[in-house]
Amino acid sequence: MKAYLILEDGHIFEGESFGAQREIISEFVFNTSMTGYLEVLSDPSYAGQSVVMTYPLIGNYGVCLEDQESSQPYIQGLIVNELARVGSHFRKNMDLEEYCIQNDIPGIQGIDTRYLTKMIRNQGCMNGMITTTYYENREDIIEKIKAFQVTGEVLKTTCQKPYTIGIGKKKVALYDFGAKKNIAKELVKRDCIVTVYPATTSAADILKEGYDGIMLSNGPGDPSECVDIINQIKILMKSGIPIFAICLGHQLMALANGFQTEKLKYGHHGANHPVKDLSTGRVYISTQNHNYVVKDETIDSYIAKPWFRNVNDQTIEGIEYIHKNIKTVQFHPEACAGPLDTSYLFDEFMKMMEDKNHA
Ligand SMILES: NC(=O)CC[C@H](N)C(=O)O
Repeated sequence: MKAYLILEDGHIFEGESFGAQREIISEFVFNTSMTGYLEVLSDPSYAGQSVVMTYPLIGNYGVCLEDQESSQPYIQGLIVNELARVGSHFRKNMDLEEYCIQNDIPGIQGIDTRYLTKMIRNQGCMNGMITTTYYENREDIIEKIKAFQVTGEVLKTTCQKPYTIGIGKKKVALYDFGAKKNIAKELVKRDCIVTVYPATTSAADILKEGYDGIMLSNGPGDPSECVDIINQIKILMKSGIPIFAICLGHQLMALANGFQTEKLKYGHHGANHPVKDLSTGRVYISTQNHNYVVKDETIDSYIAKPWFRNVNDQTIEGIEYIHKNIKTVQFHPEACAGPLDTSYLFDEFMKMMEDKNHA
């Protein structure tokens, strides 16, 4: 069946529908990972967004459900150049198309993803629609597409009640704003008992449990709309308990300290972003998925200092808080999918918990 991708600037692409035949409006971003499409589909930070995969053949190793980053995908739609109808892998549970049907994700293939990506790069991330209906008159549709906003997604993707996983020597609270599963897994691997808390939990409820450390997770949407969570983080950061934060968590910690965030033109979404540790000069390749970034000039040098920078565009990729046991990164040390270069940061968090006077 034919499907259409309509962008807010009026561009229309014709392709072939796969997965769910549902009409969606969302923000469109491109992802440059060559593999890891399941991890992209199941990363809750993509809630409200559709993803254009720049690698031209997607689905060739099928889907292994164990590798999902959340129990259900929140992504809006998937755009590929060519879908591999039959995937091949010894761990495969199903093909990508079946996964999209089961999870109600509309897909479109046969799109010139290179052209579309160049448009997003030039014009910035755009809203669009995926539909199987051909609309002759698109003026009203385009107004609807333009009006779409990614909002309120954290409360849809966070867990409903607290739960605990792992056994071990350190007790960690993971504040879940739409957390990828591999964050908790990395902690459990390092002998942590991890209690995952909904984003609506108060700081007091977390602090009364006497944790060795607190993790702030990734998550969808504009960080500046998470006003209630930012207020709770202001309390958590005064407790002296070591805190490590990833992506949305990193942005929320910055906002809790009075710094500002802004939207990038087309964000960083991929598994090949170089980041530089400013204290050693060493560059690591990282997995990234973010549209927003902490505004460099708003970081108060009495409170914090830049820790990592993106080598491509020099944007802030990590912040160290002075005389505090707080470190935050914009990229994903838990990888999934992507390189494990920065998984050592979880070891650093373990060290922070072992030596609480480390700061
Ligand atoms: N992966 C994330 O946590 C993304 C953070 C935020 N939603 C952004 O787009 O920048």
